[in-house]
This record gives sequence, structure tokens and C-alpha cells, in this order.
Amino acid sequence: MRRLSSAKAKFLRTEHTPQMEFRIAETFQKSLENLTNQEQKIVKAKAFDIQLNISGNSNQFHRLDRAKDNNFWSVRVNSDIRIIAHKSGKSVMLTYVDHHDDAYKWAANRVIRKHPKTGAAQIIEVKESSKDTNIWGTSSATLAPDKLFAELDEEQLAAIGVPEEFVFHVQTCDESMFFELTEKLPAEASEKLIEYAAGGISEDDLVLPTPTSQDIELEDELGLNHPDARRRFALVSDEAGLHAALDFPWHKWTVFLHPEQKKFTELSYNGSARVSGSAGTGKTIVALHRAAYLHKQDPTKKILLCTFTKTLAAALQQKLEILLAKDPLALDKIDVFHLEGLASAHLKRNGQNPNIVSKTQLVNFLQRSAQSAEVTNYENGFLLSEWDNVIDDWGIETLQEYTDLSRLGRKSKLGINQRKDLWLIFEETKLLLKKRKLTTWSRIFRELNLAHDKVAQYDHVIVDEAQDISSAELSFLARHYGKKSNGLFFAGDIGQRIFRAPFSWSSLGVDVRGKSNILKVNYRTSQQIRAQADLLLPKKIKDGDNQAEDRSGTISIFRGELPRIILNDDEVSEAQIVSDWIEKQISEGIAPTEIGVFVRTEHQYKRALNAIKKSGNTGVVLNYKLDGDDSSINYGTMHLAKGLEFRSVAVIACDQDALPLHERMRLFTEKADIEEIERTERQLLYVACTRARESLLVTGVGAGSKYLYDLA
Ligand SMILES: Nc1ncnc2c1ncn2[C@@H]1O[C@H](COP(=O)(O)OP(=O)(O)OP(=O)(O)O)[C@@H](O)[C@H]1O
Repeated sequence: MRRLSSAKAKFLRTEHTPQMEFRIAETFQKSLENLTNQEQKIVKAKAFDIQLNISGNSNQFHRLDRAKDNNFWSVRVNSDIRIIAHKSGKSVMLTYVDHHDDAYKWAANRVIRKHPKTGAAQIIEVKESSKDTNIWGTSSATLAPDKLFAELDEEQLAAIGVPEEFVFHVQTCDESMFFELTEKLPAEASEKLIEYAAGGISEDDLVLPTPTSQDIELEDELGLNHPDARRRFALVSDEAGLHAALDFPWHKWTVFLHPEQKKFTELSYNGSARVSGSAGTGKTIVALHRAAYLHKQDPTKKILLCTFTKTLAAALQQKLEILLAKDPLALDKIDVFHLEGLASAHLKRNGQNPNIVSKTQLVNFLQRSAQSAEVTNYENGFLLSEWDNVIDDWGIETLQEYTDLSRLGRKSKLGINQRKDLWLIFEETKLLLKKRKLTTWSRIFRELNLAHDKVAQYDHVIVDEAQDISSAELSFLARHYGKKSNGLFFAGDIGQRIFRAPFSWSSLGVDVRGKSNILKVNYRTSQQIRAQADLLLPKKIKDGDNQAEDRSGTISIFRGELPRIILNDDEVSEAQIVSDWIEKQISEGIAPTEIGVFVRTEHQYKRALNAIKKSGNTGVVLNYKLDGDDSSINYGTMHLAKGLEFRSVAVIACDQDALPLHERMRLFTEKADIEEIERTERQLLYVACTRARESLLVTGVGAGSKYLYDLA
């Protein structure tokens, strides 16, 4: 009879525990990324093998005798590569993968343990370090004249999840070591410290949150189910989940959600709810996960994930395909549309093909109507804006309705006589539209009735970039889906409203009060870029229902270079600056497709293209399919940038008359209207700047846009 080593025997004794749990640690994904494609392939195959045979693969595991944590085991992938797995209780977790010696080295000095205060599992690197030796080899005491966290005692640091080994280093950390330190700490502790250092929280906030009844219910031996741990150690319950984790290891969002993101993903409510947060805080990620989550809860339900432009819908579809790569049935049950696309598809099914009036036609009609009504003291732009935001969007059909209207989104107070004059123009325009059998999207949404269209009967509707929804679109959604359980879910940032005037959602029966919350961790943008872009907007912004959203206290989880804001004498020198910047990005290994160049209007495209060409590259205008070629730099208007992201972004041609756009400003005389335009122009610059992950350049010519002075 062959005797088993005691280690293997112990493994076998525990392996038949019912309902073994399989997990992937974030560190595993990260290490997988560092392997070659070929190596990744065989590691993935082995990972699937482990998952499939979770209760019967003991002979693949070899305990690491010299590791500090005796729950670490190695799994042979080939003669060179080893997976490091952690096994405790009923959980098997892949934690690391590398070439043999490096994998063993990684495991030798690490332990996974439950934080004594917070109860969350953490991976800790345990060095043979005494208190006066810095974890990175230098003496922190001598490096830290301005200690950032000297005021915080051990108790407070423990309450936010700082592991015991790091307490001294946190207490002696200064600004120069700050990010190096926070990168080594568990995310929950880093985030609280970043927030504290940025002045966002006081010492009083650094207390242990009271566990909820659900936390207590989920409590486990190692703390792997703790909400803070789940963002590092993802439970993978099926093959599709493992595919999502392994096929796109750099897309961490597919498996690791912030506890707040998870909360919103799984929120249950009647009617409507909303998740907010400044740019890059993962609202779209919540929208995607929520769609997948609702499908999993009940695969018979139909789900609509929608937004406003084709470009954004294409971006959502791409991400959904990543999240559900191996779950075609789920993909089938989740439709992604931009709202006009949804309406078009419905009309087509009914054999209708509406003739939508173009902007040029509309301006022409308004102009002609003004002449025939002999009311010529209003600019075309003003008429168009009044038409779009008031008459058409709110479906105003009579002078009475117009005079009764409480100017919802519009801030200016048009007197009765002015409205009477203007009504002559709009009434005539309506007639012209009717005569030519033309219509508008707002009219379509107001009249759209999907009651008998089975294809469009959705159980759950999720709307991304909801800050730019029109009243006609919102009332359409509310009519059809607003009363259902988990009917409408909105993700958006009112600080990024760039297309529409604000209006009261509650007046249309959409009440998200008490069912909305704000995400505060920015995953996209470096601390430096985010902090600077935030200077453009007030800390609190009110929505159309007068509800204030507090944007302060948002933190970024990584650092980068400071954004550069440069004013130039002329366009030639601007092109040189931008071209040099592009060359620098490329020399640092950033691919052309990871660079975006944005301008205020299409008229400025030439400036973008000149700079791109000067750097020796080719440029391509961003298109809605997001299928630019593999070697060109994307450029486009700031509006087109919405919802997208690039490693490096240049926002150029920010001249005095471009931001705020002079052509737009001169249409209005009322202070309130001008303020509203100023707000959206500012927000537009904020949107463009926050597309940048690592590097941001903002340029203008001459005196430059006044907003650049706030940004600097
Ligand atoms: N939990 C997460 N883990 C890792 N990365 C994340 C996570 N959540 C979001 N991200 C990443 O952060 C970036 C921003 O996410 P997302 O686009 O969802 O933000 P947003 O709030 O919708 O931004 P915007 O308002 O600018 O459209 C994306 O690159 C996304 O992959």
C-alpha cells in the first residue's frame, strides 16, 4: 500500500466537502497578464480543468512546504509554469501564476488572512521586517518630514483595514511615498487613506462600519465573503464566469466590483432607481453587471440596456460581449439599443418608416415661419433651441399650453407677449412639418405605443448616460416600464449633461429619491487628472428636481503625471506642441489607437488633423461603430468623446470664442439662459478631459478659453 504524504492526505480529507467554492484572486489575473499568449492559453486550460474537477483533482496539488501560509499549494501547468492555489475550508482559489521559481517566491512570503477588525480576507506580503525598516527597504522615518497620517492611531487604521504590518509605514508615510504605499495596501484601506489625505473625511469617519445582517450571514472562516474581500477574491460559480475572468484578464471589472457597485448591481426596488458619480466611477460597469445579474436572477425576463447615441450603444454592446462572452443565451435576452434605434426597430416591424426632419430643414422652416409671421427679432439659434427643448420636447400643441408652461428646463422668463409672438412662428413650423409629412423624434417618443409589440416588451430597462435623456424619451420609458418591479434603472452624472436642458423627472412620474446613490471611486483617471478636471465643476450640482448631488470626496486609485495646459501664440505653435506630445506618448509605448484628440466643433477638425499628421501619424474621425483602423489616432468633437476613454487625451483648440462657443452664446440675452449655456460648455470640457486615463494635454490659442484658467 502506498502511503500518502500527510499534506496530501489532509487535502484529500477536505476535498469532498460538499459545495466547494472556486475563486479567482485579482493577483492571479494580474500575473496571468504578464505571461505570453501561448502560456496564458495553457494556464487557462488548466484553470478550467481545476474548476471542473474541483472535488477530484487532489493529485494536481502540491503543498508548498516552505510558504508562510500552509494553505498555499502549487499546480503544475507545464514543466515551467506553476499556478499557486490557496485552499481553505471549502474554498479553492487561484492566487498567482508564474514561471516555477518566481511562482514559489511569490507564495513564500505571502499569507492570506482575515483582518482582525474588519473581518475581510487580505493577501499580505510578510517580510522579515522590523518596525524601523521600511517595507521597500529604506527607513521611512528619515523620509517622512510631513507625515500624512501621523494623527491616526492604530485602532483607526485597523478599522479601515490597514494590516498590522503596515500600521507603522502608514503612520510615517509622507507625500512622496503615498501612492507607493496605497498600491501595496488592500483597496479598502487605500481608498480611505486617499480620501483622508485629500481632506474628504475626518478622523471620525475612520470607524469600523457596523456589519449588516447579510454580512453576518455570509461570514466565513477566512473572510472571503466580506464585501471588501469580494473585490479581490471573486467567487466564480460557472464556466462562463471563469471565461470572463480569464479571457480578458486586463478587464478587471468583469469580476471585481467595488462593494458600492455590487450593491447597485443587485438593488431591488419598485419603479425607478439611479446610480450617479463623477466621470470614471464605474457607472457603466454597474449598468452592464446589473443587466447580467437580472438575467441570472430570472433568465426568462427580457432586458433592455439603452443609451442615446449609436456610438455609446456600440461601446455598451462591446463591453456586454466581454462580460457575457460565453453566455450566448444571456446575450440573446439582453438587447442593447440607442433609444432612437429602439423606436426605429419597432416602427419598422409595423411597416412604418417615419420621415424625420433634419436640423437644416428645421432651421429653414423656423426662418420661413418667422418671416411669414413677421416676427423677426429672434435669432435662428434661439428659435431652434426653444423648439427643441420646449415646444417639441414637451409636445406643446396650443398657445394656451405654451403660455401656461412653467418654463421647466428653461431658465429665462419669456413674457406673455413674447410667447404669443413666438407661438406664431412655432404654429407655422408645425404646419410646414405636417404638410411635408415630416416628424421629429420627440413626437415619435411621445406617441410611441409598444403595448402590442411583443419584441419590445421588456421587464427591466437600464439606461446609461441618463443625464442627457429628453423629457419625451423619459416619459416614453416611464409609460412603458416605470411601474414594474426593477423596471427602470438609470446610470448617469448630472455634471456631464451636455445635450439637454435639465427638467423635473418627478413631474413625469419618475421618482428616484431615496433610491439613488453616488459612486466615489474613480477607476479610470489618474489622481492628478481627476483632481484638476474636478476644478471645472462645483462640488454640489442640483438636478431638475432640485436634488443636490455631492461630488466631493471622489478619489482615484492611481497616480499619473500632471495634466499640461498650454496657451499658444498661434495655431502653428499649437500644432507643434500637440505633435510633440503625441510623439512622446508613442515613444512611451502608447499605441495610436489609445490616443484621442478632441475639439469643440467639427470646424476645428483641421487643427486636430494637422497636429496628428505633423507627428507622423494618421488620424481617423471617431465613428459610431468604434471600428477605427488599428494604427490611427482617433479625433472628434468633445460631444463624440462622451462615454469613451483613452490612455492619452489632447483637448485642443480651446480658444476664447470656442469655449463657451461664441455662436451659441450670442443667441441669448437673458442672464439665466447664458448661465445655462455656460454650465453645459464647462461640462463639455469636463467630459473631454475626463476621457484621459494617464495623460492629458489641453491647449488653446491666444487668450484661450476662460475655463482653462479654472482648470490650471
Ligand atoms: N470594479 C472595477 N474594477 C476595475 N476597473 C473598473 C471597475 N469599475 C470600473 N472600472 C473601469 O473604470 C473605467 C470607467 O468605468 P465606467 O466607464 O463604467 O465609468 P463611468 O462612471 O460610466 O464614466 P463616465 O461617466 O465618464 O462615462 C473603465 O475603464 C472601467 O473598466
